[in-house]
Amino acid sequence: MSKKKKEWRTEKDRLLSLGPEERRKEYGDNYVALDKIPTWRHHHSRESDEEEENPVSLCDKVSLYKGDITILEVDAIVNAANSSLLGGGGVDGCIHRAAGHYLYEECHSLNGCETGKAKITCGYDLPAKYVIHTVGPIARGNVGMVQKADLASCYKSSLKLVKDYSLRSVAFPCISTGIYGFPNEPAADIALNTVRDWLEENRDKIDRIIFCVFLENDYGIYNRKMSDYFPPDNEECEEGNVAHTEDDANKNDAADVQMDSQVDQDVEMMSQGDADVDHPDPPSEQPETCTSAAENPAKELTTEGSDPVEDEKSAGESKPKQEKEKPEEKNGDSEEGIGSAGAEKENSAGEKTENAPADAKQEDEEDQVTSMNSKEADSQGLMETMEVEGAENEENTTTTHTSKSEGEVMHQDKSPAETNQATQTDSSQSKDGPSDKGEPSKE
Ligand SMILES: NC(=O)c1ccc[n+]([C@H]2O[C@H](COP(=O)([O-])OP(=O)(O)OC[C@H]3O[C@@H](n4cnc5c(N)ncnc54)[C@H](O)[C@@H]3O)[C@@H](O)[C@H]2O)c1
Repeated sequence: MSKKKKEWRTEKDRLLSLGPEERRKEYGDNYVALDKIPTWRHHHSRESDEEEENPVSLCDKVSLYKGDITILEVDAIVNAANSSLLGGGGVDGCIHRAAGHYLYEECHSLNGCETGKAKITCGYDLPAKYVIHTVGPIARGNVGMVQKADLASCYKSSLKLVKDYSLRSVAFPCISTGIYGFPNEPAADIALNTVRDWLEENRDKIDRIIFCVFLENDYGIYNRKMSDYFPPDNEECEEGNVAHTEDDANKNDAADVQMDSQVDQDVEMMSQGDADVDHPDPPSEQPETCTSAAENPAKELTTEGSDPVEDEKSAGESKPKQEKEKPEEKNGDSEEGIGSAGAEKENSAGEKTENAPADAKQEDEEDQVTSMNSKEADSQGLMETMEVEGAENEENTTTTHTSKSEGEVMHQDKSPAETNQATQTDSSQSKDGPSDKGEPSKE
């Protein structure tokens, strides 16, 4: 076994054997503790959840959080990855940047992941114990049955790993709504609907599911929809959280009707040429790069910011560039030059620092990994371009068909180790199942 492989496995076993206080010594004070994130019941009141002795409703199990997912101190954060699992841009880039090179090493041993499936690794330098990597559908504005089913499958596959590993808290980003172009509103309906259905069957299996949004637009959408899926059931709830009286069945129907009509509206808009899916308008808000916990996580993210793809290119070097490239220098091809948006950290003196490696040797190593990362991700980006073009060509002759991946997820009934392996894209079985310290519960 090469030295490198031993290192990531050794590090993984070491980290997963630490208690909470010891773990905090590893990642310092740049984190947001779970008890600082209000449940949906208390979202507007900002009350602490201590008063809730026996959470009775699903609105005590979910939260809406706006900010950088890499600083959440939860059992697992979900990464919107690409099929190579070798990092890239957007939230994927932030997570890899913040977790450090061991994450890349472990991901490399997983041999990729199929759309709609999920695989789990250690969180390494993150406050989160684990990272669940899932690959969303490349929608580019076009949302058919397959894309909808694949997106739902991302949430189901991730939650299956949460259950298999007996994790008690998990945070989801807005999967596929960034560079993969899934319209934000239907994506939110699919996320909320899938999580609500899972919670109804597994409410005692988890303490908290956090919808972690990054954009102002997504915050507005989730803020508006959460109570439709997770209605607080006691009257004194915050004003604005309407208590629903119809039974779950009606609620499901209402939610499904709402989701379908919303998706139809979006598809209608697209087909009227309101959006050029090949060259979508630059998002009205540019996501900021990863923020630091020192800033108020609930603070509204400003909408101006750098272009994520430009940043990713520059961040592909060993240190993310701070200033945005001038427009005339921009290379419009989002599949090129993949790097990762730099995760800014705050040192104890409160100055923003980058993840500057501790010493030159580590810096060289990181640079090697980064350049390997960006080379592999570049080829991945190329593959993604082909995939997207393929998908777009196919679009003209698309006939709907049920999603294979969803079928597989529904019938997937493997042990966690097999599950983590079952989503391999090639025949070789991973030699690197979860380490025995991180062994999931056998149910
Ligand atoms: N190939 C590239 O050039 C490239 C560029 C950008 C992103 N990516 C990434 O995009 C692909 C997946 O697309 P996607 O739309 O599922 O993901 P995405 O493009 O990362 O967007 C998903 C959502 O995550 C949000 N987000 C970004 N950073 C953070 C953060 N630190 N914390 C919380 N949320 C955040 C983002 O605003 C969006 O709402 C993967 O290839 C991945 O590598 C690749």
